[in-house]
Amino acid sequence: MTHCDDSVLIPLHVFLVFTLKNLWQIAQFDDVVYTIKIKTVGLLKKNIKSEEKVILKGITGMVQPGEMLAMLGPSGSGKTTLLTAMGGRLGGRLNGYITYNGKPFSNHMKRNTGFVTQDDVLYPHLTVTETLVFTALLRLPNSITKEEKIMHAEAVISQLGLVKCKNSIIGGPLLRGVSGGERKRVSIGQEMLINPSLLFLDEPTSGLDSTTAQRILSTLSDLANGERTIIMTIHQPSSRLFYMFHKVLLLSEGNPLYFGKGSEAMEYFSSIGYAPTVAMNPSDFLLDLANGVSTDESHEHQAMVKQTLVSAYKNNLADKLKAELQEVNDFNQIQEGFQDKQFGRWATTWWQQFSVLLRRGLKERKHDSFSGLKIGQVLVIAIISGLLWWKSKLSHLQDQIGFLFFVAGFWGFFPLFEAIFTFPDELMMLEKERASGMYRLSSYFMSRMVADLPMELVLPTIFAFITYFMAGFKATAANFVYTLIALLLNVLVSGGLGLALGAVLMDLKAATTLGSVLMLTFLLAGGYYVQHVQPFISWIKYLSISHYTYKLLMGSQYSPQDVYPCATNVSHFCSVAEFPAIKQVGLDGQPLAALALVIMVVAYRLIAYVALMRIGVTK
Ligand SMILES: Nc1ncnc2c1ncn2[C@@H]1O[C@H](COP(=O)(O)OP(=O)(O)OP(=O)(O)O)[C@@H](O)[C@H]1O
Repeated sequence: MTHCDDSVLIPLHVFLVFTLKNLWQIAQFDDVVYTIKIKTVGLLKKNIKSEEKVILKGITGMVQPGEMLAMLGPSGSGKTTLLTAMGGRLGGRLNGYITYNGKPFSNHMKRNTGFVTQDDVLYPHLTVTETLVFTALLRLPNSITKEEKIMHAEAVISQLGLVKCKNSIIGGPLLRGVSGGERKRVSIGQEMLINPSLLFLDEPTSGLDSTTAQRILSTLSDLANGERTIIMTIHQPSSRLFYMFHKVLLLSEGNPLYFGKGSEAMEYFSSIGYAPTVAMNPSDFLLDLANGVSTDESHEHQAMVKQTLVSAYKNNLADKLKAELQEVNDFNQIQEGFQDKQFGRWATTWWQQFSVLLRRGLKERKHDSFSGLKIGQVLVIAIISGLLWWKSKLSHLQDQIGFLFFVAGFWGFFPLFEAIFTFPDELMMLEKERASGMYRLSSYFMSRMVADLPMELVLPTIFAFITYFMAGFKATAANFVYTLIALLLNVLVSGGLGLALGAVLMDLKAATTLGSVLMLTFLLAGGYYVQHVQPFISWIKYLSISHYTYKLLMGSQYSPQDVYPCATNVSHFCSVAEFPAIKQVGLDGQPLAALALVIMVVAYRLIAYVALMRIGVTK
């Protein structure tokens, strides 16, 4: 395990030099109700019913700039749901109002809002520094220089006590890297970098020792004191941590039980008859109450305790809170126009995003792209097929055609299955980064296409160099280049199909299954296996990648006037174009076949792009 240094501390204001004026946010949530439809399945799967479940049952509250709000409650009480709703990331039926300075969450706010999810979504092969520097380069505005952005990243590393592991890789399930707590701090650092005016954190201290948790909360408290608004869910804070929060919201099964100052919570519950009998950590006491557990033996059983507390909230707190909200709303109306849209949609230009994403992508995936296993696999297949077809002769035309069709098939399946993983593997990262308005989809998409291109093209080229001459095909530069172009087009189209399937389905199992069905269909319809196809199904070849590739590969070797020795008597020659397997597909229409493949190269990628547009969109 890598241990990080906690000793280097730089006060927050030293690096948050680009604090922007008038970016404070008053967060208000008024009577928030969230309902979902769930399917209940009976034991015998006969009674599948769809029913409504109310997750949030009228939550009201307000957080001012400079304040930290903690949402407390037992597991399943709705904390994450409320946080997600407030962060503008929740789809479905949400009633009530969630506003910032009186306005709903907007796309413009994305860039100025930080959201730390419960699970850390980070690239496993990047180091701590690389992770934060790339984020800084993408998220910080161009009003500061590249060097300053890097300095900000370094300062956040110090602030979060990550100096000693700054050059360690993040790691993942199968790759040992920094510890879970350090990973959490990197996720928090990514959001702190932008000095957001609104910061949401889902259980930022879970899994951390209390000293580290305290350090993180102090850092966040510093941030709040700089007029930022911080909202977090937290599981069971120690009393030290509890008193760091300015406001506390206690939830129980989606009901609010308390909203107000943390320091006044115990007083409130005492006033309605629920006081701890022994000195207790306030959060333990509040969680007991939210679970219906009262220390006073005279109290009713759990359901009754909860019910009493819900009613007490309605009678004592609800109206007071509404009045407070109204007061602030009136103030907001006076201030209308004061908070203009200071932020453009993006922090950086298209090219900056493209080049940072390209560098980051190449770094993160170099192990995968240049994997010895993958290169070895292609080399072995190339050499084996080269040996099997060693110096094949024109008189063995069937063998030569078989080889061409094998090439079309192998270089259809291989890139297809490589590309299918691209977007499902990136889904979580894409959701996280797009939801925070980090970059345009087009710059991300292009960076992925370009980053993958070298390996996508190099491997089939090596394959062609090895097998072409071993198998004794026409040894002229023109013939070889023709073959290579056909092969590379095949690779690009099949890769595009993989990208589209992955992006549309976002499910590896479904995408690989459908991918193999489609590719097999394309191979069967390619014209090699079956030559007498009924008219009602013969159109299928026009959709087949293998058909066009096979046609082009044959065109690269044979022309209509070519002849081959077609009998044991070598002086007897037949026309190549009349050979049944060639005649069926035909040597004509070469430019059209190439055009069809070029259209597919673009079309499949367009489908993938459109499918990705739904990811990370603010609902
Ligand atoms: N899409 C959904 N489908 C089914 N149930 C859901 C869905 N979203 C939320 N829930 C349910 O809503 C309730 C609240 O969930 P939420 O994740 O907000 O709780 P939580 O308080 O954050 O819990 P934890 O502390 O365990 O993270 C849970 O009972 C959960 O099962």
